[in-house]
Amino acid sequence: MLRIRNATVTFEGHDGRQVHALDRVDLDIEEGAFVVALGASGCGKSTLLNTIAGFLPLSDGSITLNGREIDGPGADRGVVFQKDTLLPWASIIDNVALGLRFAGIPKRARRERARELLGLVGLADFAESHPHELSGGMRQRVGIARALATEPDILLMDEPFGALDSLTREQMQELLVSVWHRTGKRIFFITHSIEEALFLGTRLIVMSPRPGRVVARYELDFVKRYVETGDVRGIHLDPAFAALREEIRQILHSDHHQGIAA
Ligand SMILES: Nc1ncnc2c1ncn2[C@@H]1O[C@H](COP(=O)(O)OP(=O)(O)OP(=O)(O)O)[C@@H](O)[C@H]1O
Repeated sequence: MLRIRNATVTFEGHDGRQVHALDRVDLDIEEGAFVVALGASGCGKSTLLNTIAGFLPLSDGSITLNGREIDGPGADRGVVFQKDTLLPWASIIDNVALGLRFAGIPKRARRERARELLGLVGLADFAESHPHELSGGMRQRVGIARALATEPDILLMDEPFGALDSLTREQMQELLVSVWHRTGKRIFFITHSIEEALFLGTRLIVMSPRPGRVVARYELDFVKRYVETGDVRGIHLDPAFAALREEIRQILHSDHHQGIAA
C-alpha cells in the first residue's frame, strides 16, 4: 500500500510569500490501482508526484510505501515524465537497461530483461536503434520500459502523453492499459485531460490550486471494461462517461479553475 497522509508542501515564493503547493492531501494507492490526478495548472499535481518519488520533502504529513517512510528516490518507484530523458548516444536497449546497470546486474541478464520489456511496449524491433530514430510516442514507450526495468512497486507518470498528437496519445493510452493489465503494477498518473483521466483511472482525484487540495474523488470502472471488451469507442460514447465528463468540467471551470481542455 502507498499511503499518503496529510501531505503538505509549502514553498517560499519569489516575493517572499508562502505558496501552499499541497495542502493536507490524503490518498491510498493499493496494489493494482490506477490512480489519476487531474487539475488546472498549479494545483500541486507535480508536487504530489515529486514527493512520492522522493525528489521533494514534505513540509508536513507522511508518505509510506509498504509501511516504509519515503525519504528519497528509490528503485521501488519508476518515474516517467512528459519530456523523455533518454540518453541520445545510447541504444534503445541500453537506455532501457540503464537502471539495471546502476543496480549492478550483469550485462547479459540486463539486456535479456530490457528485451522482454521492449516486447511489452511493442518495440522489440528497435532494440539497437537510437532515440533520434524514434517518434515521440515511441520514445515515451521506451521511457515506460525503462521505468519498469527495476521492477518498481509503482509507476509515477507526470503527464507522459501531454506532448503527443491526439491519435498517438490514444494509442499510448491503450498501450499503457495493456502494460498495467499485464504487469499488475499500480500507477499514479497526472493529466490535464478529463477524457484521459476518465478512460484510464480506477480512481480519480480532482485537485484545485492555492492551496493545492483534493476537491473531488471518483471510483471508476471504464478502464476495467476496456480491458474486458477492448471497445474504446463504446466507452467514450457511454452516457455515464459523458455525464461524468460534464460533472468534472463543471468542477474545473468553477471560479478557481481556468485553462483546462477536455
Ligand atoms: N520549487 C518551487 N518553488 C516555489 N514555488 C513552487 C515550486 N514548485 C512549484 N511551486 C508552486 O507550487 C504550486 C504547485 O505547482 P505544481 O507544479 O505542483 O502544479 P501542477 O498542478 O503540477 O501544475 P502543471 O499542471 O502546470 O504542471 C504552483 O503555484 C507553483 O508555482
